[in-house]
Amino acid sequence: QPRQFHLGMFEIGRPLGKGKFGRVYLARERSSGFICALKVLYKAELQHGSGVEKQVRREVEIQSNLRHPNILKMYGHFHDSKRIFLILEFAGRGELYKHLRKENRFPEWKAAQYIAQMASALRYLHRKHVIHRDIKPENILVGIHGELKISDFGWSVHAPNHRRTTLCGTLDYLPPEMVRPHGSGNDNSYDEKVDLWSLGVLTYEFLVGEAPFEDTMVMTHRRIARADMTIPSFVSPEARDLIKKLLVLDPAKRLPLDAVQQHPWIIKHCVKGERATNREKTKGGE
Ligand SMILES: CC[C@@H](NC(=O)c1cc2[nH]nc(NC(=O)c3ccc(N4CCN(C)CC4)cc3)c2s1)c1ccccc1
Repeated sequence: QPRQFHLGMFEIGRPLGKGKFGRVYLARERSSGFICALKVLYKAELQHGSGVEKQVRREVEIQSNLRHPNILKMYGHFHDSKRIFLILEFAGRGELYKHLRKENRFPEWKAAQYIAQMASALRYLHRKHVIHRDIKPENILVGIHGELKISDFGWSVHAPNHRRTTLCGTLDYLPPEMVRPHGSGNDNSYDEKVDLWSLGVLTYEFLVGEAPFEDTMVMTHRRIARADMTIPSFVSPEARDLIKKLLVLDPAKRLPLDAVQQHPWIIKHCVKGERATNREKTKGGE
């Protein structure tokens, strides 16, 4: 059923945001009135051979076949002489990192619900042997009902993987096995467990308002390689326990996703209907 799309089918609305390679616009498909987000990438900017156009191809191939409430849908794609267009789900409340910056940090009940949604999305991805590799607030959007949507699969790959393209952008979310230099006693290949580390970094950043290894470039490398972080005393013992079980140097020893979803901190804030949890939220005044 993959239909042929072309630019004339869409009315283009306001710009929604921009990434490193292109911009995204609100758009409406004329015949159906369907609202979506149209991501426009300029071929000239995806300079040949830099591996970026390979990333876009991978993003399309991977994201088009995913169906999960916490993963941004890609409905189709097309291109003209100068541009590539990705037809994406519209996430009505925008970019999560802007909410995080505005609120400084999230209350524990909200952070726990977000992490539960991320764990559910990652379990779905890992069952399909897809590693996202770039889980961070900047790549997460918020749907109209407040649900999280993982977006930007430019860095996702099929597991297991040996990284070739050089990393750029923040190191904060990278696990030790990806920041260690080539050939230092490891073949620097890695698997889905890199996303468990990033989930731990995300949990920390939701609760503390900054990443656990945030520092100068050199110090961030060193602190990641040693899992050297301090968790502030205002973080609850249950949340602290989960963070420490995810930010583990040895990938094999990181808490698996099903155990994350069963963790006391997640259960406490995510089991529906119990008066206790709701009272706790209102008591917290959030
Ligand atoms: C994550 C970056 C990535 N973005 C996407 O793919 C994106 C895909 C996609 N779908 N829906 C979006 N929604 C928004 O961007 C948005 C922003 C602000 C909104 N407002 C709601 C009301 N509020 C009061 C003010 C804010 C609502 C929706 C985005 S971004 C990207 C990567 C490369 C090039 C362009 C974009």
